[in-house]
Amino acid sequence: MGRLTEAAAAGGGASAARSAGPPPAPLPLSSTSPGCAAAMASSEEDGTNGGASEASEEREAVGKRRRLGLLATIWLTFYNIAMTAGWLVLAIAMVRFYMEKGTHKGLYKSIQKTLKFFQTFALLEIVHCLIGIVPTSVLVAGVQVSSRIFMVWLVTHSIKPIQNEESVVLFLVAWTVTEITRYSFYTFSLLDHLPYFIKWARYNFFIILYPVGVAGELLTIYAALPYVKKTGMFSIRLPNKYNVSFDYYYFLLITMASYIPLFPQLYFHMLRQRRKVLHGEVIVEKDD
Ligand SMILES: CCCCCCCCCCCCC/C=C/C(=O)SCCNC(=O)CCNC(=O)[C@H](O)C(C)(C)COP(=O)(O)OP(=O)(O)OC[C@H]1O[C@@H](n2cnc3c(N)ncnc32)[C@H](O)[C@@H]1OP(=O)(O)O
Repeated sequence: MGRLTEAAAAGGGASAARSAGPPPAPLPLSSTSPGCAAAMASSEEDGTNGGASEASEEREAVGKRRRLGLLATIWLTFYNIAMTAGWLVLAIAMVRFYMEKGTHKGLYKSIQKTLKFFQTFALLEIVHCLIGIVPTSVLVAGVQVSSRIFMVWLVTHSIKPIQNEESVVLFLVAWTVTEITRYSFYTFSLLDHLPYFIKWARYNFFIILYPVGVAGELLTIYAALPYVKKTGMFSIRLPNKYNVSFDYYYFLLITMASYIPLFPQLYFHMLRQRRKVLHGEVIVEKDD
């Protein structure tokens, strides 16, 4: 598989390497931080100190590890609860809208503020990977989050005539169900009380919801093409003083084409995660 898989494998390897080190502090996320790993490595490699100072340094390192672990755990618990609540609010708003109006027309407009807020907040997921408090591959999280941000801000928000397309409902429903499941999975995992049905839902719903969401996104971009071509929005035409040109219409076409190599990689990544988590399979990634 291509670069995404390699990166995911690298993430898994890093995580495995971390867990192969000395026993982690008894906090769910303490072993996932590179900061922790660095602290462990330095206290092991530095053989110049005497017994007493070595012991106190070791205690200090354990304390630091625990503090970092505790802070990360508190932050992630707060983040996941907030995100679960946000997507639940969105789900309730969508159901209520449909029950009251009996149509999807106007749905996007009525929920857009909440959607924009919580989907933009999800940029923190990339930060979580970068600072090492979660072991997800930066590349996998980056593609996932940036494609959502792109859909929210540069497509649906910016191109008003497409907001009432059925395809918008398609990806909104797929995203909402996925995120309620995913964030509640993380929350309960952190609290060490993960009900099996949430774990099952996290690693089964995506089989249908991922293609549904992607279909909704692609159909929405497709619906936007005539408007973008007609208005020339976000495009820069020559001649101009910087001698630069950019055509948003072609950018959208290229983005649609990029789903062809990228989406299967995300999907197969999730299928591998599913085998690992639900069936306990040890996945050995090939170096190619
Ligand atoms: C500029 C334009 C760019 C355009 C690009 C276009 C190309 C795009 C192509 C692809 C488009 C995709 C669009 C997406 C559409 C949809 O979402 S449709 C709806 C269906 N979607 C899904 O089902 C999404 C599935 N994806 C995911 O679940 C994840 O987002 C993931 C990023 C793919 C990562 O999954 P996975 O590798 O399983 O890792 P994690 O779940 O993150 O878990 C790894 C470990 O990390 C822990 N962890 C992660 N986050 C947290 C957290 N917030 N809090 C606590 N813990 C966390 C997690 O518990 C795991 O821990 P361990 O069990 O200890 O390993």
